Amino acid sequence: MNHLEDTIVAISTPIGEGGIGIVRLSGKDAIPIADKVFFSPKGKKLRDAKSHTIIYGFVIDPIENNRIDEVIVTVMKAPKTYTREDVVEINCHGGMLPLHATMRILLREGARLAEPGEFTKRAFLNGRIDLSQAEAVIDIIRAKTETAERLALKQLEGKLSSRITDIRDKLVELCMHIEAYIDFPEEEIESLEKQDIINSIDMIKGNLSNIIRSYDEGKFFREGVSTAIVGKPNVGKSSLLNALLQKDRAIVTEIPGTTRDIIEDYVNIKGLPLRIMDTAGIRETHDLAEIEGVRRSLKAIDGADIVLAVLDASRQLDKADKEVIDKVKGKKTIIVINKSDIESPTFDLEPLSFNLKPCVRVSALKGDGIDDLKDAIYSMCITSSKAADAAIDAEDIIITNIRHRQAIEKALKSLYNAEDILKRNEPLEIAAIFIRESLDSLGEIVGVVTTEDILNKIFNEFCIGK
Ligand SMILES: Nc1nc2c(c(=O)[nH]1)N(C=O)[C@@H](CNc1ccc(C(=O)N[C@@H](CCC(=O)O)C(=O)O)cc1)CN2
Ligand SMILES: Nc1nc2c(ncn2[C@@H]2O[C@H](COP(=O)(O)OP(=O)(O)OP(=O)(O)O)[C@@H](O)[C@H]2O)c(=O)[nH]1
Ligand SMILES: [Mg+2]
Repeated sequence: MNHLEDTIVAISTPIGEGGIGIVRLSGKDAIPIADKVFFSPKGKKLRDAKSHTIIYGFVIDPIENNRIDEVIVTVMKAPKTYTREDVVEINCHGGMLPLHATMRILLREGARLAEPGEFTKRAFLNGRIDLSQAEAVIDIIRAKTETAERLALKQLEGKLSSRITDIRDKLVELCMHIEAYIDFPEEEIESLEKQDIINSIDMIKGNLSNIIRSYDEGKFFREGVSTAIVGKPNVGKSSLLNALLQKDRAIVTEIPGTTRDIIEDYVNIKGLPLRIMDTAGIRETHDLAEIEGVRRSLKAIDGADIVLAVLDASRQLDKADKEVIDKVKGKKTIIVINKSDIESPTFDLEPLSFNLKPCVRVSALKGDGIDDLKDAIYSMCITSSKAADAAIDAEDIIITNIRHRQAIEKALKSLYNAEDILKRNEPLEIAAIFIRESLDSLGEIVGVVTTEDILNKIFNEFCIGK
């Protein structure tokens, strides 16, 4: 499995109808295999083509001896290619038939079906990009907002890699410094010099802590902010979803208990991708489908990053509202007071005042207050003064991936240990071991230290053909 000697093939464009579809090959036999299925009316052969040129012709089935599709073929010779191997891209007409037929014949002629992410995995294994850059490729594909895409592109360009590499270089230097004293035991490390080392470690710790802190917000751009709209039946949750999406996504009726399943969609709030979920109204009920709906609503609250708890301003609060507010106690919550267009003059939040949370008045029906709500959501997620866009321009490092955060946390812990040893005048050898440990943890981010397990986890998330 997964041999670098294999020549791999996949359809790299989405399933379905499209203007053009691409079948991509990579590996040492990519060109000879493609040549077996390629026919040029001018008698050209792919193996004679100059690298990075395009040739017109037909895909043929060499056994049946018939034409499959009219194509143009890009030939890219190693090492200056996406995978650093020979790459051939066959640009077919974008229908499932020509693409599948082309692939089937290539498989028959000796190519192997690529695993998810295997082209990018090869780019990593062959040293064109490091692991954090490979991860950025899938982040670009999945990005839901422009800001998310810019963050991922920055990572693909190697901004995170070079920061991590800089820090690792400094640690190597420190380590060598310390180890010099181990190798020459007659030399005593001077306390002044020791203090220098401790100061350097402190500085690196500060750097790492800053990067870790950026994750709290960075993750929202990569993963989206999971947002649950909850409340008792008929307060206007589905209407609010539709107002935020500006489309008629969920069914709205005047009958309480309309929504049963969770309805999910994305909305872009100032570059922040919100994964927003409309849920069934929470109440006691004997209707089996509704009971299941309520169960899902409660589960959605659990899994959400933030909750929009909706109240109906046209009626007085009741026990059902209080129960809902009770259910969202430990969560980041915005109280949305809906139906502001028909707000009852006696509507009073007082019964909930013990549970102070930010409140926004809206009319989902008229669209009033929706922008205020968006602002409130944004500032609940992004608490730093610096917006992500500004941070990107300022060349700050923002991490978006939990794997990176965990690796940096491990590195930080090792540095605390190293510092501790130095401060307590314990053996320098041990301090050096801890610093080496932090080097390894940081190495996991860029992939200089890695395991088959880590790689599988990362690349299995990719799409086929990437
Ligand atoms: N048709 C097509 N479009 C595509 C891709 C592809 O593979 N094929 N890409 C796939 O994701 C993206 C572009 N990314 C790429 C990244 C590196 C190289 C590459 O050949 N790099 C070489 C040569 C660079 C150069 O000529 O300066 C290298 O780095 O050595 C190609 C595509 C998006 N569009
Ligand atoms: N006047 C007014 N009516 C609204 C507003 N928002 C919703 N409604 C009405 O309230 C009723 C219920 O709206 P829905 O959006 O279906 O309420 P829901 O909370 O999703 O209800 P369930 O799915 O049953 O839990 C509908 O008749 C809506 O037209 C509003 O801002 N103003
Ligand atoms: Mg509803």
